[in-house]
Amino acid sequence: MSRLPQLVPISIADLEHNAHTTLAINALDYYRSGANDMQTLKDNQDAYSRLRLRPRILRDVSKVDTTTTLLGHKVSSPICIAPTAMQRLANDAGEKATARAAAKAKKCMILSSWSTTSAEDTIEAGREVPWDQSASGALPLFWFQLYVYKDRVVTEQLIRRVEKAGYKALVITVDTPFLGRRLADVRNVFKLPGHMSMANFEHKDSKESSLAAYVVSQIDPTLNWSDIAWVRSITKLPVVVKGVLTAEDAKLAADTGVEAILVSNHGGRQLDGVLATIDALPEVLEAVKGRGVEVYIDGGVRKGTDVLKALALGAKAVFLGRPILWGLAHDGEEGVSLALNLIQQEFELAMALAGCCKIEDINRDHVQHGTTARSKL
Ligand SMILES: Cc1cc2nc3c(=O)[nH]c(=O)nc-3n(C[C@H](O)[C@H](O)[C@H](O)COP(=O)(O)O)c2cc1C
Ligand SMILES: CCCCC(=O)C(=O)O
Repeated sequence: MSRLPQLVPISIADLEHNAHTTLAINALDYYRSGANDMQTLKDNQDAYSRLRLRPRILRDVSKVDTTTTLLGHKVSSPICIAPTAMQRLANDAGEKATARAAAKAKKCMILSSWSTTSAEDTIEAGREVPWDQSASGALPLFWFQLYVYKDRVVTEQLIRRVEKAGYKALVITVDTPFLGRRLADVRNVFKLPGHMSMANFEHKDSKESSLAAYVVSQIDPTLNWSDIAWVRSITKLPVVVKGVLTAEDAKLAADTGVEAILVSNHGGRQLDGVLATIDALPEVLEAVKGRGVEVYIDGGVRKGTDVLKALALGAKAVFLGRPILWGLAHDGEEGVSLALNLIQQEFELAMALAGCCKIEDINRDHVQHGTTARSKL
């Protein structure tokens, strides 16, 4: 297969381009695919392009501060790392490299249940980087993404392990009772290569079967709101529900007492044809207004202006999935740092150009749907 030349990356798009030139096809297909026609995958990005910014001028933007808090923890920025499975497919250092880059940047990383490095080893790698408090008071923050196994003993043991290891929240993924149908993975009969393992579940590995078959055998499709209440009852960690797309479910999440909601369609990899997350965000925010629930978003965030738009619409933070994998594939830890820095710098510039010096300055008036100026509406 002929491969394209590498670019000196100056954007997430460049990192993605480079990953296409370097990754083995099985891994590349697994990372890049969406479900079925990949309509939602495409729309996640297109929907950001349909929004327009409304900048304010003459506001002394010589200093821009992006620090914010997530469930009471101060981090350097609302740009965070979404959980993605099997990071060692991109680079041998895998999740350890991501953890170090997250710790250096004092950003929040969510580790996937299906990591190819254990929860303990991943956070330990993050701790190799000094966690000294910067002048801003921001610190690295590690959360753990939980797939609820049919075997509740396995699930509970994992919760105990991540509590002990120092993860500060459980992010329960609720949009994956079965695996979405990703056609390239079906064709490739994608499974984890023999020399890697799902490091949190050595005894429940997926090497023998396709991913979809593994999900059928292990992940609990009976999962419902009472299970979220059960998780809350057995842990003191705050709970984030990942995969909410409607006002109805956002209300139920708030009723169940969860601390936060991550508006997500799993990067377009589960139910194809659902709304782009940035289009679903407003109804979720409206539904939980005044209920004390933090609302985050992921899916299609590739540029600093996307971050600004998501925050202007009301998200407290954005999470990056594939951009981190493209960074890892490019150059391990350095590549993840590059991905984070590129989008961080773009965000700081976008804030300044929109007249915002701090996160609280970003508000609903900074963004609009459509291209018609307000006076003509
Ligand atoms: C290769 C890959 C693996 C993923 N693995 C997980 C996972 O293990 N758990 C999970 O909750 N979400 C998983 N996701 C979904 C991401 O957390 C996130 O919702 C999505 O990637 C965000 O969209 P983006 O890739 O456009 O940034 C995965 C996504 C990708 C691309
Ligand atoms: C149960 C699915 C695990 C991996 C995953 O979330 C993905 O491939 O999107």
